[in-house]
Amino acid sequence: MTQPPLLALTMGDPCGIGPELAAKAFHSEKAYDNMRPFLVGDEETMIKAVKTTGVPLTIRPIRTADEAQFVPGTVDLLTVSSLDRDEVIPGAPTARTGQAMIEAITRSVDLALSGECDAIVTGPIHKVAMKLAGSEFHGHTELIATRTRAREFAMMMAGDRLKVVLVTIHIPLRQVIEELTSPVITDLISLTARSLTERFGVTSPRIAVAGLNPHAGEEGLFGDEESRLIAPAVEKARALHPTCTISDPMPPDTVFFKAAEGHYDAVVCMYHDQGLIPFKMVHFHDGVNTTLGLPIIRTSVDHGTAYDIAWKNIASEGSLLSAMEMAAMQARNRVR
Ligand SMILES: NC(=O)C1=CN([C@@H]2O[C@H](COP(=O)(O)OP(=O)(O)OC[C@H]3O[C@@H](n4cnc5c(N)ncnc54)[C@H](O)[C@@H]3O)[C@@H](O)[C@H]2O)C=CC1
Ligand SMILES: NCC(=O)COP(=O)(O)O
Repeated sequence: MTQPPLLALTMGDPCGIGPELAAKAFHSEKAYDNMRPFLVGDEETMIKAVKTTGVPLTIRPIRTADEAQFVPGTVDLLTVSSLDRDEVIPGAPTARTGQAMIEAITRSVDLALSGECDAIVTGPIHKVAMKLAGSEFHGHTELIATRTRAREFAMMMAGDRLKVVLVTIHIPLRQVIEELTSPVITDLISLTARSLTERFGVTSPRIAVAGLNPHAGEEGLFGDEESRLIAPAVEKARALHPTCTISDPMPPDTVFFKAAEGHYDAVVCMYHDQGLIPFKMVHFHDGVNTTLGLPIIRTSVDHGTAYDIAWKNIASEGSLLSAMEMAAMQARNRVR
Protein backbone atom coordinates (compact mmCIF):
# COMPACT_ATOMS: atom_id res chain seq x y z
CA MET A 1 0.00 0.00 0.00
CA THR A 2 1.75 3.13 -1.19
CA GLN A 3 -0.95 5.61 -0.15
CA PRO A 4 -2.46 5.85 3.36
CA PRO A 5 -5.60 3.70 3.68
CA LEU A 6 -8.75 5.15 2.13
CA LEU A 7 -11.61 5.13 4.65
CA ALA A 8 -15.34 5.58 4.00
CA LEU A 9 -17.01 6.99 7.13
CA THR A 10 -20.78 6.83 7.53
CA MET A 11 -22.48 9.68 9.36
CA GLY A 12 -24.71 7.34 11.43
CA ASP A 13 -28.27 8.14 12.48
CA PRO A 14 -28.97 11.81 11.61
CA CYS A 15 -31.05 12.14 14.80
CA GLY A 16 -28.21 10.97 17.04
CA ILE A 17 -24.68 12.16 17.81
CA GLY A 18 -23.11 10.67 14.63
CA PRO A 19 -23.13 13.79 12.41
CA GLU A 20 -21.64 16.09 15.06
CA LEU A 21 -18.97 13.48 15.93
CA ALA A 22 -18.09 13.21 12.23
CA ALA A 23 -17.68 16.99 12.05
CA LYS A 24 -15.44 17.00 15.14
CA ALA A 25 -13.41 14.03 13.89
CA PHE A 26 -12.76 15.64 10.50
CA HIS A 27 -11.67 18.79 12.31
CA SER A 28 -9.22 16.82 14.48
CA GLU A 29 -5.51 17.04 13.69
CA LYS A 30 -5.55 13.21 13.68
CA ALA A 31 -8.04 13.04 10.78
CA TYR A 32 -5.44 12.81 8.01
CA ASP A 33 -2.68 11.21 10.06
CA ASN A 34 -1.73 8.16 7.97
CA MET A 35 -5.24 7.79 6.58
CA ARG A 36 -7.44 9.32 3.89
CA PRO A 37 -11.02 9.57 5.13
CA PHE A 38 -14.10 10.73 3.27
CA LEU A 39 -17.64 10.87 4.57
CA VAL A 40 -20.73 9.13 3.19
CA GLY A 41 -24.00 10.76 4.19
CA ASP A 42 -26.39 13.65 3.85
CA GLU A 43 -25.35 17.17 2.85
CA GLU A 44 -27.95 19.24 4.73
CA THR A 45 -27.41 17.15 7.87
CA MET A 46 -23.67 17.68 7.73
CA ILE A 47 -23.97 21.43 7.08
CA LYS A 48 -26.15 21.58 10.19
CA ALA A 49 -23.65 19.48 12.17
CA VAL A 50 -20.78 21.78 11.23
CA LYS A 51 -22.86 24.75 12.40
CA THR A 52 -23.81 23.01 15.66
CA THR A 53 -20.24 22.12 16.53
CA GLY A 54 -18.80 25.43 15.39
CA VAL A 55 -15.82 23.75 13.73
CA PRO A 56 -14.34 25.63 10.76
CA LEU A 57 -15.08 23.05 8.05
CA THR A 58 -16.38 23.24 4.51
CA ILE A 59 -18.56 20.45 3.16
CA ARG A 60 -17.45 19.45 -0.34
CA PRO A 61 -19.95 17.14 -2.08
CA ILE A 62 -18.42 14.42 -4.27
CA ARG A 63 -20.06 11.80 -6.51
CA THR A 64 -17.38 9.10 -6.44
CA ALA A 65 -14.66 8.11 -3.98
CA ASP A 66 -11.89 9.07 -6.38
CA GLU A 67 -13.06 12.70 -6.36
CA ALA A 68 -12.00 12.99 -2.70
CA GLN A 69 -9.05 15.36 -2.11
CA PHE A 70 -8.47 14.97 1.67
CA VAL A 71 -7.69 18.63 2.32
CA PRO A 72 -7.74 19.50 6.03
CA GLY A 73 -10.56 21.94 6.73
CA THR A 74 -12.75 20.34 4.08
CA VAL A 75 -14.98 17.27 4.36
CA ASP A 76 -15.26 15.27 1.14
CA LEU A 77 -18.87 14.08 1.36
CA LEU A 78 -20.27 11.37 -0.89
CA THR A 79 -23.90 12.37 -0.86
CA VAL A 80 -26.38 9.50 -0.72
CA SER A 81 -29.58 11.15 0.50
CA SER A 82 -31.34 14.50 0.39
CA LEU A 83 -32.91 15.18 3.75
CA ASP A 84 -34.35 18.56 4.52
CA ARG A 85 -32.55 19.99 7.54
CA ASP A 86 -35.89 20.53 9.32
CA GLU A 87 -36.54 16.79 9.11
CA VAL A 88 -33.62 16.04 11.38
CA ILE A 89 -34.98 16.27 14.90
CA PRO A 90 -32.71 15.11 17.74
CA GLY A 91 -33.89 11.81 19.17
CA ALA A 92 -36.87 11.53 16.79
CA PRO A 93 -36.02 9.19 13.90
CA THR A 94 -38.40 8.75 10.98
CA ALA A 95 -38.55 6.30 8.10
CA ARG A 96 -36.68 8.86 5.94
CA THR A 97 -33.86 9.56 8.40
CA GLY A 98 -33.56 5.80 8.92
CA GLN A 99 -33.37 5.19 5.19
CA ALA A 100 -30.69 7.89 4.82
CA MET A 101 -28.55 6.24 7.50
CA ILE A 102 -28.97 2.78 5.91
CA GLU A 103 -28.15 4.13 2.44
CA ALA A 104 -24.84 5.48 3.79
CA ILE A 105 -23.98 2.04 5.19
CA THR A 106 -24.91 0.02 2.09
CA ARG A 107 -23.09 2.45 -0.22
CA SER A 108 -19.94 2.27 1.90
CA VAL A 109 -20.04 -1.53 2.03
CA ASP A 110 -20.36 -1.63 -1.76
CA LEU A 111 -17.39 0.72 -2.13
CA ALA A 112 -15.31 -1.58 0.09
CA LEU A 113 -16.43 -4.68 -1.79
CA SER A 114 -15.47 -3.14 -5.12
CA GLY A 115 -12.08 -1.98 -3.79
CA GLU A 116 -12.96 1.74 -4.03
CA CYS A 117 -12.01 2.16 -0.38
CA ASP A 118 -9.83 0.11 1.99
CA ALA A 119 -12.14 0.05 5.01
CA ILE A 120 -15.39 1.43 6.35
CA VAL A 121 -15.95 3.20 9.66
CA THR A 122 -19.58 3.39 10.75
CA GLY A 123 -21.19 6.06 12.89
CA PRO A 124 -23.77 5.05 15.52
CA ILE A 125 -27.24 3.97 14.48
CA HIS A 126 -30.40 3.35 16.47
CA LYS A 127 -32.12 -0.01 16.20
CA VAL A 128 -35.57 1.60 16.29
CA ALA A 129 -34.55 3.80 13.33
CA MET A 130 -33.54 0.63 11.46
CA LYS A 131 -37.01 -0.75 12.07
CA LEU A 132 -38.76 2.49 11.07
CA ALA A 133 -36.86 2.38 7.80
CA GLY A 134 -38.20 -1.13 7.15
CA SER A 135 -34.90 -2.95 7.69
CA GLU A 136 -35.00 -6.61 8.69
CA PHE A 137 -31.70 -6.16 10.57
CA HIS A 138 -31.10 -5.03 14.17
CA GLY A 139 -27.81 -3.31 13.48
CA HIS A 140 -24.77 -2.92 11.26
CA THR A 141 -23.25 -6.31 12.03
CA GLU A 142 -26.06 -8.41 10.61
CA LEU A 143 -26.71 -6.01 7.70
CA ILE A 144 -23.07 -5.90 6.62
CA ALA A 145 -22.52 -9.64 7.10
CA THR A 146 -25.50 -10.34 4.84
CA ARG A 147 -24.52 -7.79 2.20
CA THR A 148 -20.95 -9.08 2.05
CA ARG A 149 -22.13 -12.74 2.13
CA ALA A 150 -19.84 -13.46 5.06
CA ARG A 151 -19.92 -17.15 6.00
CA GLU A 152 -19.03 -16.41 9.61
CA PHE A 153 -18.73 -13.18 11.56
CA ALA A 154 -18.34 -11.96 15.10
CA MET A 155 -18.51 -8.75 17.10
CA MET A 156 -15.25 -7.71 18.72
CA MET A 157 -14.91 -4.70 21.01
CA ALA A 158 -11.30 -3.65 20.90
CA GLY A 159 -9.06 -1.33 22.86
CA ASP A 160 -5.36 -1.25 23.76
CA ARG A 161 -5.90 -2.97 27.11
CA LEU A 162 -8.88 -5.23 26.47
CA LYS A 163 -10.44 -7.01 23.51
CA VAL A 164 -13.64 -9.02 23.88
CA VAL A 165 -15.34 -11.21 21.27
CA LEU A 166 -18.95 -12.32 21.66
CA VAL A 167 -20.30 -15.84 21.01
CA THR A 168 -23.89 -14.54 21.15
CA ILE A 169 -24.83 -10.92 20.44
CA HIS A 170 -28.25 -9.29 20.48
CA ILE A 171 -30.58 -11.92 21.89
CA PRO A 172 -32.55 -12.14 25.13
CA LEU A 173 -30.52 -13.47 28.04
CA ARG A 174 -32.89 -16.42 28.43
CA GLN A 175 -32.04 -17.52 24.85
CA VAL A 176 -28.29 -17.47 25.37
CA ILE A 177 -28.02 -21.00 26.73
CA GLU A 178 -30.02 -22.42 23.82
CA GLU A 179 -27.63 -20.80 21.34
CA LEU A 180 -24.42 -21.96 23.02
CA THR A 181 -23.15 -25.16 21.41
CA SER A 182 -19.64 -26.59 21.28
CA PRO A 183 -19.25 -26.13 17.49
CA VAL A 184 -20.40 -22.49 17.71
CA ILE A 185 -17.89 -21.80 20.50
CA THR A 186 -15.05 -23.57 18.66
CA ASP A 187 -15.76 -21.55 15.50
CA LEU A 188 -15.76 -18.31 17.47
CA ILE A 189 -12.43 -19.11 19.19
CA SER A 190 -11.01 -20.08 15.82
CA LEU A 191 -12.20 -16.87 14.13
CA THR A 192 -10.74 -14.86 17.03
CA ALA A 193 -7.37 -16.60 16.65
CA ARG A 194 -7.21 -15.98 12.89
CA SER A 195 -8.37 -12.37 13.19
CA LEU A 196 -5.85 -11.52 15.92
CA THR A 197 -3.12 -12.60 13.55
CA GLU A 198 -4.48 -11.25 10.26
CA ARG A 199 -6.07 -8.00 11.48
CA PHE A 200 -4.02 -7.16 14.58
CA GLY A 201 -0.62 -8.66 13.74
CA VAL A 202 -0.47 -10.95 16.82
CA THR A 203 1.67 -13.92 15.77
CA SER A 204 0.80 -16.39 18.58
CA PRO A 205 -2.50 -15.24 20.07
CA ARG A 206 -3.28 -15.83 23.75
CA ILE A 207 -7.02 -16.24 24.10
CA ALA A 208 -8.95 -16.44 27.37
CA VAL A 209 -12.31 -18.18 27.26
CA ALA A 210 -14.85 -17.01 29.84
CA GLY A 211 -17.13 -19.50 31.52
CA LEU A 212 -20.85 -18.86 31.64
CA ASN A 213 -21.73 -19.53 35.26
CA PRO A 214 -20.44 -18.10 38.54
CA HIS A 215 -16.93 -19.43 39.23
CA ALA A 216 -17.04 -21.14 35.82
CA GLY A 217 -19.52 -23.66 37.25
CA GLU A 218 -17.53 -24.55 40.41
CA GLU A 219 -17.11 -28.18 39.31
CA GLY A 220 -20.78 -28.53 38.41
CA LEU A 221 -22.20 -26.99 41.59
CA PHE A 222 -23.38 -23.87 39.72
CA GLY A 223 -24.01 -25.24 36.22
CA ASP A 224 -22.46 -27.66 33.74
CA GLU A 225 -22.14 -25.59 30.52
CA GLU A 226 -18.39 -25.25 31.18
CA SER A 227 -17.71 -29.02 31.31
CA ARG A 228 -20.40 -30.02 28.81
CA LEU A 229 -19.97 -27.33 26.11
CA ILE A 230 -17.12 -24.88 26.62
CA ALA A 231 -14.24 -27.21 27.65
CA PRO A 232 -14.80 -29.59 24.67
CA ALA A 233 -14.95 -26.54 22.37
CA VAL A 234 -11.62 -25.33 23.78
CA GLU A 235 -10.02 -28.76 23.17
CA LYS A 236 -11.07 -28.67 19.51
CA ALA A 237 -9.87 -25.10 19.06
CA ARG A 238 -6.48 -26.00 20.59
CA ALA A 239 -6.10 -28.80 18.04
CA LEU A 240 -6.92 -26.38 15.21
CA HIS A 241 -4.54 -23.67 16.45
CA PRO A 242 -1.48 -25.33 17.96
CA THR A 243 0.51 -22.06 18.06
CA CYS A 244 -2.16 -20.28 20.13
CA THR A 245 -2.61 -20.36 23.88
CA ILE A 246 -6.27 -20.97 24.66
CA SER A 247 -7.40 -21.06 28.29
CA ASP A 248 -9.78 -23.47 29.98
CA PRO A 249 -13.17 -21.88 30.76
CA MET A 250 -12.25 -19.16 33.25
CA PRO A 251 -14.31 -17.62 36.08
CA PRO A 252 -15.98 -14.62 34.41
CA ASP A 253 -15.45 -12.38 37.44
CA THR A 254 -11.66 -12.47 37.16
CA VAL A 255 -10.85 -13.15 33.51
CA PHE A 256 -11.19 -9.51 32.42
CA PHE A 257 -8.80 -7.97 34.90
CA LYS A 258 -6.20 -10.57 33.90
CA ALA A 259 -6.68 -9.71 30.23
CA ALA A 260 -6.53 -5.97 30.98
CA GLU A 261 -3.24 -6.57 32.82
CA GLY A 262 -1.80 -8.04 29.62
CA HIS A 263 -2.03 -11.82 30.15
CA TYR A 264 -4.33 -12.36 27.14
CA ASP A 265 -4.83 -10.76 23.73
CA ALA A 266 -8.62 -11.27 23.76
CA VAL A 267 -11.40 -12.75 25.87
CA VAL A 268 -14.07 -14.91 24.24
CA CYS A 269 -17.36 -14.10 26.00
CA MET A 270 -20.54 -16.13 26.05
CA TYR A 271 -22.99 -13.21 25.87
CA HIS A 272 -23.19 -9.48 25.12
CA ASP A 273 -23.06 -7.88 28.56
CA GLN A 274 -20.54 -10.36 29.93
CA GLY A 275 -18.03 -8.72 27.60
CA LEU A 276 -19.36 -5.22 27.10
CA ILE A 277 -19.71 -4.19 30.74
CA PRO A 278 -16.02 -4.70 31.60
CA PHE A 279 -15.00 -3.41 28.16
CA LYS A 280 -16.85 -0.11 28.49
CA MET A 281 -15.60 0.33 32.07
CA VAL A 282 -12.09 0.40 30.64
CA HIS A 283 -12.54 1.77 27.12
CA PHE A 284 -15.79 3.76 26.80
CA HIS A 285 -14.09 6.83 25.30
CA ASP A 286 -11.53 5.10 23.08
CA GLY A 287 -12.99 1.64 22.38
CA VAL A 288 -13.83 0.32 18.93
CA ASN A 289 -16.45 -2.10 17.68
CA THR A 290 -15.08 -4.16 14.78
CA THR A 291 -16.64 -7.05 12.89
CA LEU A 292 -14.43 -10.11 12.44
CA GLY A 293 -14.81 -12.53 9.55
CA LEU A 294 -16.02 -10.09 6.88
CA PRO A 295 -14.34 -9.88 3.47
CA ILE A 296 -14.07 -6.12 4.14
CA ILE A 297 -12.69 -4.17 7.09
CA ARG A 298 -15.34 -2.55 9.26
CA THR A 299 -14.87 -0.62 12.48
CA SER A 300 -17.34 1.48 14.43
CA VAL A 301 -17.77 3.48 17.59
CA ASP A 302 -18.35 1.46 20.77
CA HIS A 303 -21.29 3.64 21.87
CA GLY A 304 -24.74 4.27 20.51
CA THR A 305 -26.69 7.24 19.20
CA ALA A 306 -26.95 8.96 22.61
CA TYR A 307 -30.27 10.62 21.78
CA ASP A 308 -30.20 12.23 25.24
CA ILE A 309 -27.28 14.47 24.25
CA ALA A 310 -27.70 14.56 20.46
CA TRP A 311 -27.06 17.88 18.70
CA LYS A 312 -25.90 19.53 21.94
CA ASN A 313 -22.21 19.51 21.01
CA ILE A 314 -21.16 17.71 24.17
CA ALA A 315 -20.57 14.14 22.90
CA SER A 316 -16.99 12.88 22.76
CA GLU A 317 -15.49 11.96 19.38
CA GLY A 318 -12.78 9.79 21.02
CA SER A 319 -14.26 6.44 20.04
CA LEU A 320 -14.81 7.57 16.43
CA LEU A 321 -11.18 8.70 16.11
CA SER A 322 -10.05 5.34 17.55
CA ALA A 323 -12.30 3.54 15.06
CA MET A 324 -10.67 5.46 12.20
CA GLU A 325 -7.16 4.65 13.46
CA MET A 326 -8.03 0.98 13.91
CA ALA A 327 -9.57 0.72 10.44
CA ALA A 328 -6.37 2.14 8.93
CA MET A 329 -4.23 -0.20 11.05
CA GLN A 330 -6.26 -3.26 9.96
CA ALA A 331 -6.01 -2.16 6.31
CA ARG A 332 -2.22 -1.92 6.60
CA ASN A 333 -1.99 -5.33 8.32
CA ARG A 334 -4.13 -6.95 5.63
CA VAL A 335 -1.76 -5.79 2.90
CA ARG A 336 1.31 -7.23 4.66
N1 LIG B 1 -22.06 1.31 16.76
C1 LIG B 1 -23.39 1.45 16.89
O1 LIG B 1 -24.07 1.79 15.92
C2 LIG B 1 -24.05 1.24 18.23
C3 LIG B 1 -25.40 1.45 18.35
N2 LIG B 1 -26.05 1.29 19.54
C4 LIG B 1 -27.49 1.62 19.55
O2 LIG B 1 -27.65 2.98 19.98
C5 LIG B 1 -28.93 3.15 20.55
C6 LIG B 1 -28.85 3.84 21.92
O3 LIG B 1 -28.21 2.95 22.81
P1 LIG B 1 -27.93 3.22 24.36
O4 LIG B 1 -28.02 1.92 25.03
O5 LIG B 1 -28.76 4.36 24.84
O6 LIG B 1 -26.40 3.61 24.42
P2 LIG B 1 -25.63 4.95 24.07
O7 LIG B 1 -24.21 4.57 23.95
O8 LIG B 1 -26.25 5.65 22.93
O9 LIG B 1 -25.84 5.88 25.37
C7 LIG B 1 -25.53 5.43 26.67
C8 LIG B 1 -25.05 6.61 27.54
O10 LIG B 1 -23.74 6.98 27.12
C9 LIG B 1 -23.71 8.34 26.73
N3 LIG B 1 -22.85 8.47 25.55
C10 LIG B 1 -22.91 7.66 24.45
N4 LIG B 1 -21.99 8.05 23.56
C11 LIG B 1 -21.33 9.09 24.09
C12 LIG B 1 -20.27 9.94 23.64
N5 LIG B 1 -19.69 9.76 22.44
N6 LIG B 1 -19.85 10.94 24.44
C13 LIG B 1 -20.42 11.12 25.65
N7 LIG B 1 -21.43 10.37 26.15
C14 LIG B 1 -21.88 9.36 25.37
C15 LIG B 1 -25.15 8.73 26.43
O11 LIG B 1 -25.38 10.11 26.57
C16 LIG B 1 -25.92 7.86 27.41
O12 LIG B 1 -25.98 8.50 28.66
C17 LIG B 1 -29.56 1.76 20.62
O13 LIG B 1 -30.41 1.56 19.51
C18 LIG B 1 -28.35 0.84 20.53
O14 LIG B 1 -28.68 -0.43 20.03
C19 LIG B 1 -25.37 0.94 20.69
C20 LIG B 1 -24.01 0.70 20.63
C21 LIG B 1 -23.26 0.82 19.40
N1 LIG C 1 -23.76 -3.34 21.45
C1 LIG C 1 -23.13 -3.01 20.25
C2 LIG C 1 -24.10 -2.60 19.22
O1 LIG C 1 -25.29 -2.52 19.47
C3 LIG C 1 -23.60 -2.26 17.88
O2 LIG C 1 -24.21 -3.09 16.95
P1 LIG C 1 -23.84 -2.96 15.41
O3 LIG C 1 -24.65 -1.83 14.87
O4 LIG C 1 -22.37 -2.76 15.29
O5 LIG C 1 -24.28 -4.28 14.88
